[in-house]
Amino acid sequence: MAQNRREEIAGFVVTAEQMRHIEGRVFVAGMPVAALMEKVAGLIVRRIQVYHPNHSLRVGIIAGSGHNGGDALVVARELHFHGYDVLIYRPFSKLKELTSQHFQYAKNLGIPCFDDISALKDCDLIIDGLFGFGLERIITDPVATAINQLNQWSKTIISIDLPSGLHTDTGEALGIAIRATRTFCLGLWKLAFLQDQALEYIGEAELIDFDLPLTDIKAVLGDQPNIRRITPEFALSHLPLKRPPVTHKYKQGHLLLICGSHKYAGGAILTGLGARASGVGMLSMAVPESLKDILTAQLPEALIIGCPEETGAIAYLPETIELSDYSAIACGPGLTKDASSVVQSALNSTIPLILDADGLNILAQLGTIPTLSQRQAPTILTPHAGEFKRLFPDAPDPNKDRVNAVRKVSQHGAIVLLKGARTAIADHSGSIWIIPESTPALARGGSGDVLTGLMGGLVAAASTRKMPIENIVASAAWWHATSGILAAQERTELGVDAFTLTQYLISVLR
Ligand SMILES: NC(=O)C1=CN([C@@H]2O[C@H](COP(=O)(O)OP(=O)(O)OC[C@H]3O[C@@H](n4cnc5c(N)ncnc54)[C@H](O)[C@@H]3O)[C@@H](O)[C@H]2O)[C@H](O)CC1
Ligand SMILES: [K+]
Repeated sequence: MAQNRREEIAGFVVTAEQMRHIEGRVFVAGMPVAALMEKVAGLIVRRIQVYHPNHSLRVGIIAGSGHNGGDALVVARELHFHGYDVLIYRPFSKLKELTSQHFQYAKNLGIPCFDDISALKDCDLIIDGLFGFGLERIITDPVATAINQLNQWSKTIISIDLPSGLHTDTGEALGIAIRATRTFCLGLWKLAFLQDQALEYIGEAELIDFDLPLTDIKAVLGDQPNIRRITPEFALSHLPLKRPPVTHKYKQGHLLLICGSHKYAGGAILTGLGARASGVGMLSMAVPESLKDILTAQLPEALIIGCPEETGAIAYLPETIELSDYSAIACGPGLTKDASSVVQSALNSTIPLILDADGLNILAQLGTIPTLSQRQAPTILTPHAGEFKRLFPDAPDPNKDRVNAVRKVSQHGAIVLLKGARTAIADHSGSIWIIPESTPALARGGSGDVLTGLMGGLVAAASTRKMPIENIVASAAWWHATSGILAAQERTELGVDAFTLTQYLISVLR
């Protein structure tokens, strides 16, 4: 039970409102709020003692007016009983009833309480129980100044549920927010943890499960929640790891890559190497004629098709290429903007198409939405924020609320993978997948080419296995990010050039 509950729980993502509804069901079912607070705070204390076992530490507790503050005050009491040297900073005079009772008891136990944060200046560790998912508006003075002061001290800070000041859903700092060293997210992952702009405040994030019943969670989120964090189990279950005993190269799909130009020969090679790692049965690559030899040398197993070229870019696809012969096409890396006719051909195909890089820029020039409406088969777009804005100028800013941005544009029929520190994927039904772990090491030229090849190979291989294509896209993105993380662990974040990344794709599966 424990393992698969943990996996299932880790896959959910909730808004503040959904969390309130889920917890509301628990209270209506009879669980006293005070009991839940006691249980949660007890779990928090256990984790604090794992990271900070030295009981002579001086711990500063910041207690807000709501139940986040209540959690923090119970933590204060328990750490005090365990012998830690505890101080409390309480900025608000008006407290919720339960929070107020915990404050009274802490005070009567003789724990020093202050209404000025400077009293915590010499603490070794700060516990942030100022705001949780109840934060509704911009933080104003005097609390804003106190938070600014706290951030200046650059102390070790553990935030309860969320770093105080972050909007639970968008991850935006409402005026100002605490920069936590570590954040214990309570019960279920909040949406903020998947928003790029929140990452600098969250620090190391971990989920504290306090046994919310799955029935209550699913009653509010539905059986197929529409935002999911990709867990390793989900991703691996969609990768073609087990080869059926009787298979042949065409059964494992045939991918056509359309990529490369005089200027970007390397992009074609990296895309090919990504496709190789996917295990796709057959790989064909349409590149400018003058790149044929270099590609053949790098990828002897691939069928390299030399195309007529103009100004170093592919001019058009030769008649010999019949697009319906392939199980998927991935088009874009290194094409340059001069290859619009070949992108147009790819868009006119009736098989799954992945567009990346210049393929996306050319789609934007052709007119994204009308062009997508003509597509006869699944289309996957893999933009970074800049390409996203060119493709969908009227969509919400992808750097502000990426989940909302990617959901909005998925109504145009394509599966959209928005790259970033936390890659977000939306399918045309508005379901969202988030890759929760990644590494800055991947923010380098060429790493996107590898993803395109890898994803193309997986989509081609899956087309013979009737799997939802958006699950394949999410698994490919997870595989790519996880390989980057492994490579960064072994070679530091500076050591993950795109070629190296291709060498880690297989080792991650091992
Ligand atoms: N649902 C539960 O009972 C449990 C919640 N847990 C913890 O409690 C918080 C959520 O508690 P809640 O009281 O709803 O909200 P907060 O503690 O985040 O309190 C915010 C508090 O402050 C007021 N407020 C909102 N914005 C501002 C602002 N900009 N300036 C000043 N004051 C503001 C608002 O009125 C609220 O009263 C959750 O995160 C958990 O930590 C328990 O863990 C389980 C039970
Ligand atoms: K907090």
